[in-house]
Amino acid sequence: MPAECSTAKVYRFANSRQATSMPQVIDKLIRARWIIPVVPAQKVYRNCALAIDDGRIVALVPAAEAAARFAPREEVHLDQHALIPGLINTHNHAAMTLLRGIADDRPLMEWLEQHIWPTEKKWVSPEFATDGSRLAAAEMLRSGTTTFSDQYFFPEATAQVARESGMRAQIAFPVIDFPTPWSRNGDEALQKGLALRDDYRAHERVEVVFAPHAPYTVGDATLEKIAVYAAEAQVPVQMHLHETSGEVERALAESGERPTERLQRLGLLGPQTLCVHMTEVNERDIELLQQSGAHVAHCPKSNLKLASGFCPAARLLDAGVNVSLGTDGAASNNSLDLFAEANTAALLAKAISGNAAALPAHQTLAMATINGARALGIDEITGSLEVGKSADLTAVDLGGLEQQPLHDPISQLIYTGGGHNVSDVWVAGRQLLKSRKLQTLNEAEVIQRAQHWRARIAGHSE
Ligand SMILES: CSC[C@H]1O[C@@H](n2cnc3c(O)ncnc32)[C@H](O)[C@@H]1O
Ligand SMILES: [Zn+2]
Repeated sequence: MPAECSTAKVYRFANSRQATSMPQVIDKLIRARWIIPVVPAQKVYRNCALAIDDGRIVALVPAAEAAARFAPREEVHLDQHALIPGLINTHNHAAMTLLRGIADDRPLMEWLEQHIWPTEKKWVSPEFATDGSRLAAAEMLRSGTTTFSDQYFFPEATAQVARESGMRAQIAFPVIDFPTPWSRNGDEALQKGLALRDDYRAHERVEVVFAPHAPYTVGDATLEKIAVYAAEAQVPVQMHLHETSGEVERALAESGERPTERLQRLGLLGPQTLCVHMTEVNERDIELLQQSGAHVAHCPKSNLKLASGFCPAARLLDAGVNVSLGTDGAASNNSLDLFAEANTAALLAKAISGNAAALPAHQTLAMATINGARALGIDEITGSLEVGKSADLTAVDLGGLEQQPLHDPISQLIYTGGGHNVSDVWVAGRQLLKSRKLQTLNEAEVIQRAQHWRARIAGHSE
């Protein structure tokens, strides 16, 4: 049940001023009907306010106390809203929004080899990556995502979009041993990606990391190089792994080794590793994930649509593995709404375990927020509403008919769908969505560019 926000329960700076002294001037004070910090788990505060200064959370206190303690430059009242940490999409191919609906209803390898890769070969360019990433950023912001991890060609274009949109991003540059629209081979991908990492070394919101694409597109020699670089500089690595049973069977037939064992042998399985998908796991895989501290990005909608299999998310969490959520690209999902992903994850967990208690709403919300931050190595910065963290926030309007009556706001967010009800979003205290209007991206232009690409692509295939 929601708790009144009492001074005993809230966080505060140790040396913050007391209510009796002069009010502290701060940038922003956001009052919300419900504040759900995610850490501590399951807490829901009523009639509280979040104080923000210089992009960071400085206090979470009862609204009455906030009025006495702070002199905000801006005050926001969210009278029928839940304020939660901004959602974290830990696996995306942002620019693939432009390929949404181009090849539905096909299994993974047929989808990739016969449709997606030939289309990418023909059309993917820096311009395509920019326009597709802008569409993705707009869609993510309007459904409450503040941070995304991306793996796609021309990562410099997606990094630039993250920069201009104000979103937080992990740009995982793609490494593939064969020629792609971006690189001739693995070595060239590494060289270009490391140069991009250098360009963003000092950036506050954008980090560039490694993304060897999958076990079937990257050989041991390239993976060994990545393992060395990643260990040396403590850089995160993400890879599609165990996406289908066919991938695991093929690896076993070719080498006698499961892909997880192969990563372990090559020194690539560790707390910096994000394994994307993991639909096919045995006890040994779970043990390797748990012992190494590797993370899993669960992408249930893409897995369901491509009939790839089911990641046993609840089982992995019970075993102590950190599991986050990802949408995968819009060509296999076909949406970037992380609330929809959370809803699917919660329902799927119950279906595959035969246990209605598997992945309760609060745990699913944690997967979409703090677990995502852990998976990307940024949990000191974001993922929960704790003092000192960046003010990465999502406000969801729960006043609509479909949310009534409201007994439990966390239940409502996960089970009745939150994405369409996201009203406002902030990253590092900067407002990027205001009453559903994008503040940093031009919505009409984003739509016009998407339509331009549809016409170009269709003109060549119709
Ligand atoms: C190396 S850039 C990304 C590369 O991955 C392709 N892709 C998109 N979705 C998936 C998926 O679910 N499994 C494997 N590969 C995928 C994308 O089309 C690009 O070619
Ligand atoms: Zn993917």
